[in-house]
Order: sequence, then C-alpha cells, then structure tokens
Amino acid sequence: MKDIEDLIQKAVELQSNGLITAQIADELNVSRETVIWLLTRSKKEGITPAPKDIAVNLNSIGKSAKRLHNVSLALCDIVLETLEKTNTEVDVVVGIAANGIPLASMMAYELGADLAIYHRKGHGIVHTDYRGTISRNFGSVTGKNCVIVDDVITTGSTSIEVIEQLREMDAKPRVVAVLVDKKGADTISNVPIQSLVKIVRLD
Ligand SMILES: O=P(O)(O)OC[C@H]1O[C@H](OP(=O)(O)OP(=O)(O)O)[C@H](O)[C@@H]1O
Repeated sequence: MKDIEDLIQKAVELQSNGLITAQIADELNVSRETVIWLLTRSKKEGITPAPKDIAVNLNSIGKSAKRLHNVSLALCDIVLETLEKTNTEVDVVVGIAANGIPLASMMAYELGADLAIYHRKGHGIVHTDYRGTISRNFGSVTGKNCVIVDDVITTGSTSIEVIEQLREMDAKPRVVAVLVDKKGADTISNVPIQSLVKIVRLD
C-alpha cells in the first residue's frame, strides 16, 4: 500500500506543478489511465478498481552510469542473440528520447554501431498529423538495420510510432530492446521485442 500511496502523492504533486496527464504518466512510467485513477483516488478513496498496470521505478539503475553500462551489456547480448538468428548486422542503435538515450549510446558503443536519436513530436499532445523525427545531431537511419532502444514499453504505442516512422524513412527496424516490457508481447508491428524483464499477466 505504501507504494500506491507514494505514487498517488507523486501524481498529485506533479499535477500541482502543472504537468498534464501524459507528462505525469511519463514521469511515473504508468499508463494515462493509471494516472487518472491515481489522481481520482486521491480525492475519493478507492471507488473504482485500479487499472491493470504496473508502476516501474528504474531509479536504482538510472542514477548510476556504471549500472546503466552493465545493463546495456546484457541488452546487447540479447540483441545479438536475436539478430544472429536472421544473420543480421546492426548498423544503428536508435534511442527514443528521453529515457532511451543513455542506454542506446552505451549499446551503440558496445556494438560498434552508429547512434541515432528519435524524438517524438508533439509529445503529450494529440495531433493527427504529427511526425516524429530523427535528430540531425546524431546518426541517420535511411537504409540501415536499426535496433530501437527504450527503457520501458507500457502500451507499445511509442514503439509502434517509431517503427512506422523508421519504415517511412526507408530504415529497417530489426528489434526493439527495452529494460522492462510491461506489454508482454513477443513482437510489435512484426518486429521482435527483447527485454531484460518481461511482465506477463496471468489474469
Ligand atoms: O509503450 P508506451 O505506452 O508508449 O510507453 C512507453 C514510453 O513512455 C515513456 O516515455 P515518455 O513518453 O514518458 O517520454 P520520456 O522518455 O521523455 O519520459 C517511456 O520512456 C517510453 O518511451
């Protein structure tokens, strides 16, 4: 219960700091539906059942470059195992801003690949015509075999967006690598998902 109370308190605090639901969801690594539930619950004690979601706190890894490095080595190992099955080389590691960037840069170094950074455009705002972008300050993706890197998959919508955008840029998304996969799927838009921790719901 303490963890839930902490989450509620944090959600209320972030809301009072002016963050919108999507931004609070990003901060807490939960779905938007969960944020609404947390904020509602802070006012009316437990009227609706909790959404099926899992809160993830990666701070013990994220605060230490050494731990991030060690974890990135494990992810590289998993990625290589996956790509070996199809005899595919990694050309570029695409980190999803913001949380995917530290891991992606370490993985690119380890794999001897280029580093690209994907920015979700209109972050937290729903536009029908928005497009994500590959930062011009890093590597390009056109025509290249891409490993997509992020910290967490919750609904999978970010991964789907990146995969679609990469395909539109004539890039070849080969694997999505994350620390925690809360969706528990094997593939997303026909691209294999690999994670250090995969959450599989039993109910
Ligand atoms: O699978 P999904 O439901 O799309 O959620 C996963 C995404 O949510 C978080 O990012 P966020 O949108 O919070 O952006 P941030 O990395 O800038 O915090 C996380 O880092 C993933 O990118």
